[in-house]
Amino acid sequence: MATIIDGKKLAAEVRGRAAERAANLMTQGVPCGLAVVLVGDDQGSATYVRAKLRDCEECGIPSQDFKLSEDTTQGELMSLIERLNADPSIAGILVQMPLPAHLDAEQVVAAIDPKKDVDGFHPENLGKLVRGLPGLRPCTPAGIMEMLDVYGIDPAGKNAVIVGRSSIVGKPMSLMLLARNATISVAHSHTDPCELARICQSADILVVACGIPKMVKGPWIKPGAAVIDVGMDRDEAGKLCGDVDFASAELVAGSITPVPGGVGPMTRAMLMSNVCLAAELQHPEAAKLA
Ligand SMILES: Nc1nc(=O)c2c([nH]1)NC[C@@H]1CN(c3ccc(C(=O)N[C@@H](CCC(=O)O)C(=O)O)cc3)C=[N+]21
Repeated sequence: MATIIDGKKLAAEVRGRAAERAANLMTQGVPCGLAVVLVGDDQGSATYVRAKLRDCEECGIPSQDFKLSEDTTQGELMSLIERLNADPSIAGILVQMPLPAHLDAEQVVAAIDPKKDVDGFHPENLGKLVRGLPGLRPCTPAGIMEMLDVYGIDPAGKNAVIVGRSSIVGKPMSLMLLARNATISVAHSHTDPCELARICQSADILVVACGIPKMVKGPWIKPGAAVIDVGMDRDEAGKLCGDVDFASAELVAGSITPVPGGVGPMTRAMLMSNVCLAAELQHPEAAKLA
């Protein structure tokens, strides 16, 4: 039976470190505020945003919550971003995705000050990731790297397969595993479905972020592999589940993340770390003292 990678427990530890870091910064007069912007009234998004605001409270990170109506214009959203960029009390800006269809998310992300981009979605930060330079990294893949490290899973020389090529998970995940010397393969919606099982079976580290409930089954998994499930899906019964069929996968995998309690809590915890890093980037003199 696989070792269960306890994202909930690890996330609490990461939040603890972020709380200390934020306290240290604020002692030196460096503000660590997080602005969370939510446009529209999607219930799922509202739930995630509430969770993020709770995390801030636990870490002693001051948060400001901006709820904009569904019919917010691009101009209104862009002015809010500009105002938050200029506000010295705000260290980090998070615009909850997805945005309503009439808004241009690409333009919004590009407008965020790269030093305040706690999601790590800005082209400058993604460029730094490509170049292997330090910078703000997307929270989900950053949390996954942390889980691998804590559980002693070294990507160097291993075969890593990433299922999904989104800009927020699959692509940055591939680059982070590559930076740690894994051999990477990225499968996606155009991958020959007959080949998919075989590709997954080659993985020592398998990261699944495709949004299809329970797509990856036990027989797709190499015995002993580390299986990381990024899915946030609903099964036939409407119950929260991942992209991996946990029941059959845990019989084959060496280690595996559950849903809930795996990647999700770590994603939120890394956001807290990123707020501290953002504050430090804006106040390098304080970071040196820390
Ligand atoms: N700008 C932006 N940044 C994001 O990081 C971002 C986003 N937009 N839009 C949506 C996705 C999704 N996401 C999740 C984070 C944590 C959980 C999480 O904590 N899940 C819990 C369960 C939650 C539940 O019970 O519903 C768990 O896995 O244990 C889920 C989903 C962040 N996202």
